[in-house]
Amino acid sequence: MKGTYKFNFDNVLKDKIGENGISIDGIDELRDFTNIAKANVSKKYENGELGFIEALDKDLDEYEKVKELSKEFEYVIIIGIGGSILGSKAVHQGIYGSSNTYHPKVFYLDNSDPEKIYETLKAVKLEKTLIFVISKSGNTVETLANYFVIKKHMDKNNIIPAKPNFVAITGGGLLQKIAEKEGYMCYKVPENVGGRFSVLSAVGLAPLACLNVDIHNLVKGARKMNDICHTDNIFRNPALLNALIHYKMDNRGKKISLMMPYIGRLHQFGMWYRQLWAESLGKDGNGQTPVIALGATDQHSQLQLYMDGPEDKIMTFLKVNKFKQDYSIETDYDSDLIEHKLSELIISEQLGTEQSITEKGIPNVKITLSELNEYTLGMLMYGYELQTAYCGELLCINAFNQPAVEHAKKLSHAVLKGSIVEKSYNEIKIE
Ligand SMILES: O=P(O)(O)OC[C@H]1O[C@H](O)[C@H](O)[C@@H](O)[C@@H]1O
Repeated sequence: MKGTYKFNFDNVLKDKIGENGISIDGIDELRDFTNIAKANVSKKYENGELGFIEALDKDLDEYEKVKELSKEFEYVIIIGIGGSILGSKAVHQGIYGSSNTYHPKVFYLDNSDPEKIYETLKAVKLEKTLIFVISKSGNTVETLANYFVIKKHMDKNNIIPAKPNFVAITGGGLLQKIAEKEGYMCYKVPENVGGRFSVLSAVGLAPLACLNVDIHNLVKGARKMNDICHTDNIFRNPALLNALIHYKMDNRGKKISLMMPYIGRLHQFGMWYRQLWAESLGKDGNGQTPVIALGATDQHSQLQLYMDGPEDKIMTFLKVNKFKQDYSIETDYDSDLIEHKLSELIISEQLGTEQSITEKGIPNVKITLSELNEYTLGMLMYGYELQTAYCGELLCINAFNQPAVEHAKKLSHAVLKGSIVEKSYNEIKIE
């Protein structure tokens, strides 16, 4: 499998966007600063703290077992939330799109919304469904709740699949205990792999292997990016360069990192990036707010704000040169569209938007993939994982924890136990 990745940073430079921009010399002068950040990441890796890098060396044969089992099933349900599911969603959509017409059909339970589980239960036959329950901590309430509801539903209705249909992927907690007691097939989430960095561990690879994603090429793409990013030369290291660009722009008040893919298959990738960037860097008063918009659709709902609203954004365009399918636009009416393909239209729209926001002085970078396949997606995702790790070091924060979320989790438990109750004194009620 082939494909190319290209990172373009013309439009953050002073000669393109004026005073908002940075200069090549300015980047070069920060060589020591970026190399310290890079060295710190390497040190953490050598200390065994960065499992997302170690994951690249793991043997993928262990996923053959679950892939073999999945052949017995027509549907796959993935139960998880946050880092335990966003990576699989991003990769599956990145390869297969959103139609869910492929075999096996996949359903995601990533919320405690009762209507969602109802719809899922209506859409699948549970005796023909392989069910992944994924939680690094093994204690996440939304994930456990969805598992309990499905398990009880199966028991009550005496639904017995031909082969055991639960697979647990966890690092411990209650899920680990359940998996042991029930005798589920189980994959381990290593302690040093953070949830949002876990797509290339069992968390992503086990379900993706069952969804007929070529995980070997996915990891191959990631390895390629890792090799490329070994260099200290920032102009040859896209993850380090993009980390520095975002860091510099953040310092200049660009508090929003806006990502705009011009292909629907990368929309979920944007959602994955949203967690990675937000949870890793949103600490101690730092952090850019990640926003995802889909080109060209959201040009017609958001672009006015991006162009003419607060000057608080750095944009990333994601573009592919080749689409899996294409259509010629044919009509007897007089139209500029005649003799063009749909792909040409969307590619032109990306360039038009890029030019107009550049003229406005809004900093923007662009990643172009020759095509979107496992190999290029592996490069893209791993590049962002490294970039996030580098950016954490530039900001002098720990990119690998999420203390504020843990506190909110504790309070949700307290509400469930009744020790916190909803009180409201100031409200407007309409009947
Ligand atoms: O994998 P789990 O332990 O179930 O955690 C799922 C998610 O839970 C929390 O919300 C954390 O903030 C996320 O980083 C994590 O990905």
